[in-house]
Amino acid sequence: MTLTIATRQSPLALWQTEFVADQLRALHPGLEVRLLPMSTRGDLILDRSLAAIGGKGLFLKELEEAMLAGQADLAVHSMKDVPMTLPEGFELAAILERADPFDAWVSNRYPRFADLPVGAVVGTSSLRRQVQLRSVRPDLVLKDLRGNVNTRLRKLDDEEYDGIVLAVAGLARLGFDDRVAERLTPPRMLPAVAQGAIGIEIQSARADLRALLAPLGHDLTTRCVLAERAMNRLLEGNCQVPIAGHAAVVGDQLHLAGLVGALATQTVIRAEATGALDAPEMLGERVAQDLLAQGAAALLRSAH
Ligand SMILES: NCc1[nH]cc(CCC(=O)O)c1CC(=O)O
Repeated sequence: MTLTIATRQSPLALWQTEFVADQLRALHPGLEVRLLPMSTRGDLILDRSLAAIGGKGLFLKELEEAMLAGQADLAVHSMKDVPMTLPEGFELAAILERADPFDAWVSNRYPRFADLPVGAVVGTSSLRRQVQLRSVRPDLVLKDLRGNVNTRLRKLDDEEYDGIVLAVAGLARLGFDDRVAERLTPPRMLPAVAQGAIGIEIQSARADLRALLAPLGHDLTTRCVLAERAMNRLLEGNCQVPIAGHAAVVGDQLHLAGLVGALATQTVIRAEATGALDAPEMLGERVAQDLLAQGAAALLRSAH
């Protein structure tokens, strides 16, 4: 049997897909696994914000079309880039054990974020990162920075940034651990929902693949990611606003911290809660309700 995995073509996406392919080969000797690298609209349009071009789904669409056309059996994604609701007929078959979920401070000039001088220039196009950077350091000058991880590191080296912010997981996977000057952990920086987790998407009709992929899934990561995504789903009335969230297992419970921000008004709303491991989505919805009660809805509307 041959399995074809659709993937984006960025070095990070290819690394993650090879990682999944290797595990499948080890798990199922005799299984032939090959990659189908593709460009997505999300990769091609680099001059506009994701919100402006239609959201995270644009990183998945071409891969889903390949599955529908029978050219691929599964698709591997950074869970962070997966929309909160998948198109009809698709589902997540497995979420792998999460790597480091936090962001990294990367700089050739200032090894410590706290040592940045007034008015320092920091590169990131992520509204989530921008709003949190501004919240701790209103003086910083935020400069646009798009492209894949390798491109962003090259821009840091070539252009006038005092530093940039990237996910630790992406850097580590590509062998750039040494570029992590400092980990930016909460409450200073809450990561994107599902950051650091890799997910496998299939067509719901391919029940034959579920059992084959199930051993790659990681139970506690899945619970954390479900909690984070349930929070985001309830908050996201169709719009792209700065939302951050991180769930972790504490003792025999699940703890979730969430945040919604608005760049224009420099507002940040936070909430956290602890709940049963067995009801991650309820916990996510509880934190979302708390954020909404604190005014997140009005804040999300004002972001349009
Ligand atoms: N938006 C791009 C993206 N999607 C996933 C990661 C990092 C890897 C991960 O979170 O698993 C990155 C790069 C970054 O934000 O630095």
